[in-house]
Amino acid sequence: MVSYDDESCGKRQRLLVVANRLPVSAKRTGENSWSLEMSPGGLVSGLLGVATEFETKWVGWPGVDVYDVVEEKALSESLAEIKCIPVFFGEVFDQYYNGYCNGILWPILHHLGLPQEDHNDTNKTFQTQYDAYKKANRKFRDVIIENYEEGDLVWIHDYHLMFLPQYLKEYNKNIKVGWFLHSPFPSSEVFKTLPSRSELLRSLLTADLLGFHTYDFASHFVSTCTRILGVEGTPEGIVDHGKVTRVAVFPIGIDPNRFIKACELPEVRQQMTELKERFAGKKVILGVDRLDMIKGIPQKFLGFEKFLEENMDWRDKVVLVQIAVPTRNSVPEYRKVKDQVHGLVGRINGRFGSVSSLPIHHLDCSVDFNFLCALYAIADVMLVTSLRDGMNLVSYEFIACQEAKKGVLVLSEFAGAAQSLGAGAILVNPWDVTEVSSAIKEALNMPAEEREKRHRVNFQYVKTHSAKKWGNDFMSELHDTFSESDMKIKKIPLGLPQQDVIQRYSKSNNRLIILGFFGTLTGPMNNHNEDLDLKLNPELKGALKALCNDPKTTVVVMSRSGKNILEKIFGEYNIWLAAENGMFLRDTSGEWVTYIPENMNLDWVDGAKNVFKYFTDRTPRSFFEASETSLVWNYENADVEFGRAQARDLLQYLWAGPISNASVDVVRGKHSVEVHAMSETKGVAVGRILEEIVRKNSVTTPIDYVFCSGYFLEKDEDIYTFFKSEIVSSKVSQETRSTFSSSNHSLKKKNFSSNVLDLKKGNYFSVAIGQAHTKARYVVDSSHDVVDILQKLAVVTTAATSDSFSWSEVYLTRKRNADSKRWIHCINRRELAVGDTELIDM
Ligand SMILES: O=P(O)(O)OC[C@H]1O[C@H](O[C@H]2O[C@H](CO)[C@@H](O)[C@H](O)[C@H]2O)[C@H](O)[C@@H](O)[C@@H]1O
Ligand SMILES: O=c1ccn([C@@H]2O[C@H](COP(=O)(O)OP(=O)(O)O)[C@@H](O)[C@H]2O)c(=O)[nH]1
Repeated sequence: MVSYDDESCGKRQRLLVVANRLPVSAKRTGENSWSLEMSPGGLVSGLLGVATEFETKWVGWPGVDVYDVVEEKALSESLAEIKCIPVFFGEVFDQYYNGYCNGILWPILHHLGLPQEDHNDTNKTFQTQYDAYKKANRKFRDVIIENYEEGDLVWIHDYHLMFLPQYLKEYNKNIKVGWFLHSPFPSSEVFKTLPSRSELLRSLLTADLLGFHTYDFASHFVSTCTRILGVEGTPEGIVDHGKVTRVAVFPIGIDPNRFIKACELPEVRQQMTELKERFAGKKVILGVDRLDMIKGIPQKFLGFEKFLEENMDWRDKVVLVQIAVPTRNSVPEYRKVKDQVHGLVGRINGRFGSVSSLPIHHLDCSVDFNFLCALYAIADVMLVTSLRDGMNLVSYEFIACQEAKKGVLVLSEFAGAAQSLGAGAILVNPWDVTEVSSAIKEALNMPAEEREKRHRVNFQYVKTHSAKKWGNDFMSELHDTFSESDMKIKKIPLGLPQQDVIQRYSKSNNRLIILGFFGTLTGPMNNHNEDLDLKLNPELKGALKALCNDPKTTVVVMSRSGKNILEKIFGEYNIWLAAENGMFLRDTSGEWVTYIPENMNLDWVDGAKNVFKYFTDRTPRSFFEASETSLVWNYENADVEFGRAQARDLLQYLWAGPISNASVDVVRGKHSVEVHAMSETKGVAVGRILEEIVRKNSVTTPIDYVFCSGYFLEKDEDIYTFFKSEIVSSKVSQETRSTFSSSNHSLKKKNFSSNVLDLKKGNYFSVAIGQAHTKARYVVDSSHDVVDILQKLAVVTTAATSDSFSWSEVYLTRKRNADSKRWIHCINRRELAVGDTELIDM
């Protein structure tokens, strides 16, 4: 985790959290006096759990309209005490919040389509509401600017503030802006209907980081941008004219301890006792939702009605308690849904109730926190039937309160929470009344042992994926994104300076060559008739052998592939092999050493393997590799469009099943999906490997030359910066060096003193293959270029180590590359001497 402390002055990183709603809402208690209460809704609950690592201020609407300057001042002062800064909207509020936000954007985001435009009411046209929306976003901008200090991070929340990133960047392009969407993002087909679609998307793309709850929502967003704006969607995010907007997934959580502790309070225990007495002899099904059409309350009641119809024996043994928290009452659609819900409650209670008992207890109100916890704790079943929901924190809160009871969560598959809690819940399609009814029955009859098992899985998830983690993950990514984009602006990677690479190689005494395997040494695999077995590029064999046999050169192949594959291919070479990103290391003697952490959980592997096999069978020319701790599905040779679609489905299957609660890294490569037990990155592993090399080779002269190249995934690109910092760090004093970078990787690095690594002459070449954006210093177009340079290095090595070297061997392997042929031809003629490379015509 990144530390945000500025050590030099002891200050914490300042953070402005900007959301439509402040965590508290003001209630007028008298003239110029206010009481402040916690605002309802999951966004506020989530944000309350965000870490205290930051010096945080909140910017948002205080929940009341204030039209008088004196009143505004009084309220602002009360809010300032709790670090809240109000935004007052005046007359714009109705058209902004009820109109554009909740009448237009909310239904679109939840796949409900646009409402009918009312041209007779000029206040209700899309245009007037859109203008109000922009005006409200400008009001936010003004308040932020007033309170902004250089270096502040600005974290914007939700669909209310989609123009804010653009407005802030227009004011000052250096403001660090992240934006997170709490609701779902719809498919492009739905978003396309929005008249202002392009402007909204363009504004979002000015942010540095965009976050979503689930992979689905993020990928909908990317494909919407691709289709509507014609920008490029990459695994990193969206690329538009060279600017990268990072898009990533951050599933929100709750503060589980707040709920766990509340359930132990005497007053909550008392409320629990009273509730149990009140519902003695009955099972309690609980629903807690804002009274919003997306929450599927009517569908819930219809499912429950069907259950009562079909299960007579349960009629007087079960009760559904529904807390329907009032919300957005000024939006007509919300009033309609309220009427609909009331109609259904009347009908069902009329049909199945008696003088002494009613099947549905429906409350049109919010409840206080303690009572809510008591309800969660005594419920036997939690019923969530959202038609679409960003996350649904109510499901998390229920699980946190169920340590004693271990009740069952019945959860809509259309809630974001289904991705995270799907393993322990009974998932339902809320539109299928019969399925909801059956799920209720299954939940009520579920044996204790199974309830316990399901609860355990979900409880573990809720405990570990807290709101605090969510906040930290987002902030950490924002921080990194910004430093990366800083780097990108400052330095666009250059083409490889071959001559320099060779000259420096020839002049150094202890060289390290680190190479990726797939896509680096295998060569491009574009030929559809090619054998799919991974093979070493035949053009490399001679060169690699020469390099590996040079006592002044150590060659390491670092791959996500497993031991068996690497061994099969490189068994005959005098080479170091780091399989599964360094979890297995084989030195030149051929012995493997394992670095798998003892507590690594690999329970997910078998289930995931089945999913990989299923998709491999159904995607011609795709294949998958399984190793001890990881699985890689590759569709480079399949039809790319089909492969991509299959990859999306495969990920859904994985998230919904085998890996839903597992500690894994999921990496979506250009043509691959990889699942790895949470492990080190290549950048971290390389430190350890370096130590081993130094130990094993009893290094006496420092490594004075590093060449590192690969077709690496973004997260593994820290391997490039590992050595890069060594160059920088050799320029700074030892003391400064220990605080040089805050990342874990560099902390490991500081152990390497200059008698192990000595790259100060710039003898470090990090070379990415075919990546537009990379942390490497240099970029080459394809693995052919890597082959080419390795062959040239091999020539130098061979010339230096052998008197009777046959140039024709190397020459034969380089038939395809005209430049190289010319170069080798030239060597033949001139009888190259070591150190002579600068004279060669490249
Ligand atoms: O502020 P309101 O208009 O009263 O609405 C309350 C909040 O509703 C939405 O909440 C979403 O955020 C939750 C946390 O991420 C998520 O679990 C849930 O699925 C979403 O519906 C809305 O996005 C917030 O802005 C509102 O504050
Ligand atoms: O009377 C109530 C009942 C519930 N909640 C809270 O409202 C939030 C609902 O969040 P969720 O993510 O489930 O949905 P949202 O309402 O944000 O769409 C949860 O944190 C609940 O604890 C509340 O504030 N008052």
